[in-house]
Amino acid sequence: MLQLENVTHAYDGRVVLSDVSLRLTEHRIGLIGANGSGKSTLARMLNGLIVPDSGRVLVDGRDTRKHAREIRRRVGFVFSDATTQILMPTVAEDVAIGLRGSGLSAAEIDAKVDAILDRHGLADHRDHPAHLLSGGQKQMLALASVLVTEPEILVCDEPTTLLDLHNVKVIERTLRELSQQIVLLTHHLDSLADFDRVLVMDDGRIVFDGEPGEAVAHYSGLMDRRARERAQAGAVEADRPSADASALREPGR
Ligand SMILES: Nc1ncnc2c1ncn2[C@@H]1O[C@H](COP(=O)(O)OP(=O)(O)OP(=O)(O)O)[C@@H](O)[C@H]1O
Repeated sequence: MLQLENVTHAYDGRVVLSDVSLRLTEHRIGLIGANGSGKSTLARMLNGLIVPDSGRVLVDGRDTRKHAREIRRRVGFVFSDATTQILMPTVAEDVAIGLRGSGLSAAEIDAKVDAILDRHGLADHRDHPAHLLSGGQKQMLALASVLVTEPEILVCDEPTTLLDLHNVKVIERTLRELSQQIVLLTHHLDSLADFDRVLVMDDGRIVFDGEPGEAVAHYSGLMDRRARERAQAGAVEADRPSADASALREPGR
């Protein structure tokens, strides 16, 4: 189980997560919110990529501060830009690298690599240069490279953001069929329709936590309010004379 206890985090003195406490037990959990609301920071804490300034993040009771290696094995992480996750020249080598140090023989590693490439539609690209894959194939490769290590939990940070609609659907379907617990960060709100729980973040806090339809409605309402506030602030700004304009009106000029 993933657990955050009073987690607060700042970058250069600017607080981006503010006293967040959560117990994440559901199978499929979505995390949505505006750009910069703190989603990625929270997600990276779930597998110890970032440790909080204060508070604790626990994976099955183990503190990410003290058990980073083990936690990274148990909690797989998929980034939005798959190219950053590709480490090796060929597709098969890239998947195999995750099994290095696993104690498996070369033949066992080969068998696992072949099985996962087959399952994710990449068998025909086994020996192809990984960087020549299409965007959708790269994302599938990134996913396969994480899944081959058999993590218990998968955290996906906007894995479909850079993809066309077809590949969005392919990745979403793949994620839907996984047995692992998944925490999915996404701006594709309709992909969360059958999720068990959706969290909405705003300005470093969880401002809604519940059922997908209500979460999306809450998020939409929040964004509408923000747009109105920005429009009002813009109108006030437009009414105010600019420095140059007021200088022109100064007496004696
Ligand atoms: N390494 C960093 N150093 C300094 N500031 C950072 C760093 N990472 C993130 N931030 C800032 O922290 C805030 C939260 O960023 P975060 O990436 O967690 O938000 P997000 O909700 O995932 O945004 P997006 O939807 O755009 O990915 C942002 O203002 C961002 O600029």
